[in-house]
Amino acid sequence: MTPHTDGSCCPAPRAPWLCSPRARETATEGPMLSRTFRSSGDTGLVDQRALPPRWPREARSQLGLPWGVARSAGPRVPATRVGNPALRRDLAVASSALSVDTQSKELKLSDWFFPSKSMNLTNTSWSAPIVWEGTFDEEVLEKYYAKHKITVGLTVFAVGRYIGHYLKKFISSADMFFMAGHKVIIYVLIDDLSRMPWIQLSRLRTIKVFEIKREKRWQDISMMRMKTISEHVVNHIQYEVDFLFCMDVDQIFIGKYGSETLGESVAQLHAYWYKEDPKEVPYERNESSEAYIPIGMGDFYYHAAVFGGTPIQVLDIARECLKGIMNDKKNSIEAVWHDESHLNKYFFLHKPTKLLSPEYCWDYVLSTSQM
Ligand SMILES: CC(=O)N[C@H]1[C@@H](OP(=O)(O)OP(=O)(O)OC[C@H]2O[C@@H](n3ccc(=O)[nH]c3=O)[C@H](O)[C@@H]2O)O[C@H](CO)[C@H](O)[C@@H]1O
Ligand SMILES: [Mn+2]
Repeated sequence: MTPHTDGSCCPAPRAPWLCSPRARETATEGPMLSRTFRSSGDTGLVDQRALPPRWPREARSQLGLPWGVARSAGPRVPATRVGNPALRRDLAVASSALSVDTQSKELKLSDWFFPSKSMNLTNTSWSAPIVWEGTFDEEVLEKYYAKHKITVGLTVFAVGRYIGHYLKKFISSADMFFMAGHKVIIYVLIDDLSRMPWIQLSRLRTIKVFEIKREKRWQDISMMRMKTISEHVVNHIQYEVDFLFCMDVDQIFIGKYGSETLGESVAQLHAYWYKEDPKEVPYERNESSEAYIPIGMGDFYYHAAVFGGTPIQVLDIARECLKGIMNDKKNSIEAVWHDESHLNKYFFLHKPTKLLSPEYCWDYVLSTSQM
């Protein structure tokens, strides 16, 4: 990992790529972790808060379970799919103009992904790679993308007090660590343009700022991101980037977050739940909700703080989640973890083509020794 030159990055973690400023003040060099983390790890995002109150305290003890995840087999799905045929048609022209297919056509997974180096679960039952530190060859990826230039988008929302609390740190850390060496467009969706902080960006980085309407409840601010993302992908993002990530603002990058994370449809394993049996994770269990996942079903619990894919795929994710959210609203239902519940339902029905290990979005309150 390349630490911040001002020494402001988290001191200990070899792995996580995103972290919380509050947590980093208390983080200490932990014991040597599993084999996976002995390499020169530098990944991720970490939460900008301590253990959030909404998560049950028991979540911590659940992390004491044996290392790694093992899941029952889910239905096999094609590696690439866009759920909605009309959508596929609409966007085919736009996507052909971009190099969205370069990775699947020209760079084989076996060229850069070496799951045998990891002791963690590195493949899902539907054969999607789970990327951990130590499973990928950065050099191969770098060489490939040096010849196949890409632009990666990153959407981030900052509404109300989140502007002052988190936005500047998020963007500054993304400037340093997110897709270093690649063209990046950061799309900032903000409810008050006058509060947009001034941030000096490095080369290859652009910020586009858009004003959005402020929802009253934080749950709606969070959920209605799906609507705004859909609109912006349709209106312009699809023409501007090859891959798109959508992230929460209340986290910071603390290590390299590179092209190994790119894929058709990318989901983030939740740091609190990745070792847990799907029976125990907080999926929506109300049968009347669109986000309902029956007990005994489901693959993993995914974190809504990070998801991504090609713009077409992100559009499908956002539209489907929004549809679920709006149908629930019609029936006066709100899923237990809001957009996250709907995202989990989406990825249950449409399996992601790539999963990121919890290293990519760690919470230091859990400490690195619990990984
Ligand atoms: C507001 C709130 O109670 N958030 C809780 C929610 O965080 P979450 O991380 O689930 O949600 P969040 O508060 O980060 O909201 C999601 C995203 O929506 C945007 N956003 C949200 C609200 C807002 O006032 N302004 C804004 O800009 C922002 O990009 C944020 O990152 O669950 C966490 C546990 O996982 C903690 O319990 C958080 O306290
Ligand atoms: Mn958050």
